[in-house]
Amino acid sequence: MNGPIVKIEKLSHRYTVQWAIRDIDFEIPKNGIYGLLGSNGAGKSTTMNIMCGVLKQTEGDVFIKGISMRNNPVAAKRHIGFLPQKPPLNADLTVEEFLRYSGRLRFIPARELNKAVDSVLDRCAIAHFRRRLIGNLSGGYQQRVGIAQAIIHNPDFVVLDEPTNGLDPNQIIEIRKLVKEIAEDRTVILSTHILSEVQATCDYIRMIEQGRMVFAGTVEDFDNYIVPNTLIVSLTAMPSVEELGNIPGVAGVESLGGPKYRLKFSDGQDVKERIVETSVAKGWRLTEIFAEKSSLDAIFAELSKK
Ligand SMILES: Nc1ncnc2c1ncn2[C@@H]1O[C@H](COP(=O)(O)OP(=O)(O)OP(=O)(O)O)[C@@H](O)[C@H]1O
Repeated sequence: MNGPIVKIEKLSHRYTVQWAIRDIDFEIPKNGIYGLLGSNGAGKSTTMNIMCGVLKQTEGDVFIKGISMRNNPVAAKRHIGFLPQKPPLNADLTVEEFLRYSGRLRFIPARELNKAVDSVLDRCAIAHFRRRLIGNLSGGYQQRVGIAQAIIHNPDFVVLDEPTNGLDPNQIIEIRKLVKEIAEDRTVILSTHILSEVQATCDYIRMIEQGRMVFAGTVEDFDNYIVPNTLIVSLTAMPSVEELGNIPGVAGVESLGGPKYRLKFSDGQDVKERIVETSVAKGWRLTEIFAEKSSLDAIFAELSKK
C-alpha cells in the first residue's frame, strides 16, 4: 500500500479530569527512525500506548497501514511490535521460554515458532543466553529480550518507549546500535526525554510538550530551527559588562565569573567577528568564543512561543 505507515488523527486522551494529550496529529510516511521527544509527563507514553492499542483513547483515531486501531484493533496490532516503558518480562522464565510464549501470543504458527525464536535470538545477539533466567540478566540484556519480543513476529512498525532508560553508558551504545540494525528493514519510533538520544539515533523528530505536538521534521530541520542566540566568551583582560554591552549587535551581557561572559545577541550574523575585532583593538585577549547550545528546556520554551 502507498499510504502512510502510521496516521494519527486528532488524538486526545484524558485519564481523569486533565487532558494528558490534546489534538495530536501526525503521520509516519516512510521508513526510518522517528524520535518522539518530550520532557517528563509530556504525553509520550500515553501517545505510544494508544498507538499500540493498549490504551483506549478518549478522542481521535490511529491508523496503522490504513487500519483503524479503534475499529479493527486485532488486525492493526499485527503490524506493530511494542516495547512498553516497563518491559513485560517474566523474570522466572528462560529467555527462550519467554520468547516462545511471546511468539504464541503473536499468533506465530507452532511449526514456525522454533525458526522465529532462533532468528530473533541471533538478531538481538542473545543466543548464548537462551537458557538463562531473565531475572539473572543485566539491564542491557533484559532490554534486548524486550526488543526481541517486540520483533518476533516480524512487524513493519516497532514502537520503543524509552528503550535506553536506566541503562549504563555502554549498554546505551549497544541498544542504540541494535535499534539502528532493526530499523534497516522496518520503521521504528522511540520515545525519549533526552535530545542527544534523538540526535544520536533518529532521522526524524516528533516533539510533544504538555500534551501537544510542537514540532515535526528531520533532526537537521530541528537543529536549524533552534538557532542559538548566546555566545560564551573568555576575555583575560576582564573588560566591564558595560564595555561589552556597547559592541553593536550585543543585546545583553552576563558575567559568569573570572574572564567568562555570556553575550546575548539579536542577529548572529557578524556579531562574532565584531567581538573578535573589538577584543583585538582593545587588547582584551580573547581565549575562547563559542555559540551556546540550547538546553532542551530552552528549546521547549522557545517552541511553545512559536
Ligand atoms: N494512569 C494515569 N492516570 C492519571 N494520569 C496519568 C496516568 N498516566 C499518565 N498520567 C498523566 O498524563 C500525563 C502524560 O503522561 P505520560 O506518561 O504520557 O508522559 P511521558 O511523556 O511518557 O512522561 P515520562 O517520560 O515521565 O514517562 C502526565 O501528566 C501524567 O501524570
